[in-house]
Amino acid sequence: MAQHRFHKMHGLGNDFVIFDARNHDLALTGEQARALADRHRGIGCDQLVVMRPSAKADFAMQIFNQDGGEVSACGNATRCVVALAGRDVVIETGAGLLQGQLGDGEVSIDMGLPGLDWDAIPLAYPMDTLTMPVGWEDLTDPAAVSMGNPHVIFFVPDTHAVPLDRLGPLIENDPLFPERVNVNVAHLAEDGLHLRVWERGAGLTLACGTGACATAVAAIRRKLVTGPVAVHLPGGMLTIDWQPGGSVRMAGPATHVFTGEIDL
Ligand SMILES: N[C@@H](CCC[C@H](N)C(=O)O)C(=O)O
Repeated sequence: MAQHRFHKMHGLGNDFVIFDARNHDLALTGEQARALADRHRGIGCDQLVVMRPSAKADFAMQIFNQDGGEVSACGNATRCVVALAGRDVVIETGAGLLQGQLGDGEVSIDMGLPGLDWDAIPLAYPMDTLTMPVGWEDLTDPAAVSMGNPHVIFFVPDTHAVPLDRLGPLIENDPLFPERVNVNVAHLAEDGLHLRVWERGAGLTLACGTGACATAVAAIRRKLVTGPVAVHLPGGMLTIDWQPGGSVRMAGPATHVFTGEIDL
């Protein structure tokens, strides 16, 4: 056992335990990540992140969901690791190399190209990802977008009227999504898009950066909005920009809460 420093951070209330292992070894299993993320028996967080050395970028980022599953992308945590690095950086992720820039009170990230083909999401069988001929109770005709992780997006009259705590897990685990899915419900208002997210492996969160990117891409593809667009989540607001054919840009805050130490 050795003592390891960690940072508790959040992006709009989507919270993380972040280990900076750029200069030392830290082996972490999914089971350990699940125990550390547990809000009753561990430190508590939506995602656990390890910053590691990289041969291709300034550093690499390993991401675990609260359930201990390893995933490729987390938009809010990406802003947090850029803030921790304290300068503009390139980050190696399971979703490719992402560029992060420190701005005035916020961090912006080039999140790369969205995946729009059915097998990029992935879905279990071919279909149009812009208007999918499927539904779960009142949630129908969604769009699907990959931001390196799978998202399904439902445009609804009022996000607050959707029982996402009940329908979220049902849709997350539907066989249509062989790698499970993050479930987004959004409505359009005068000040932009309003979004609630049921995250794969973490449940309802106060914000999801990749969810905001995927939802903005789906809304722009459907010509509901043009970029840049404000995306309002329960924890606050992100600005997302995308022009068809290009990469997605996300800008928003990254907040440091405290630094601690734990035996691992
Ligand atoms: N909170 C994240 C997304 C984290 C991963 C997601 N739950 C998945 O399983 O793909 C974000 O800010 O993007």
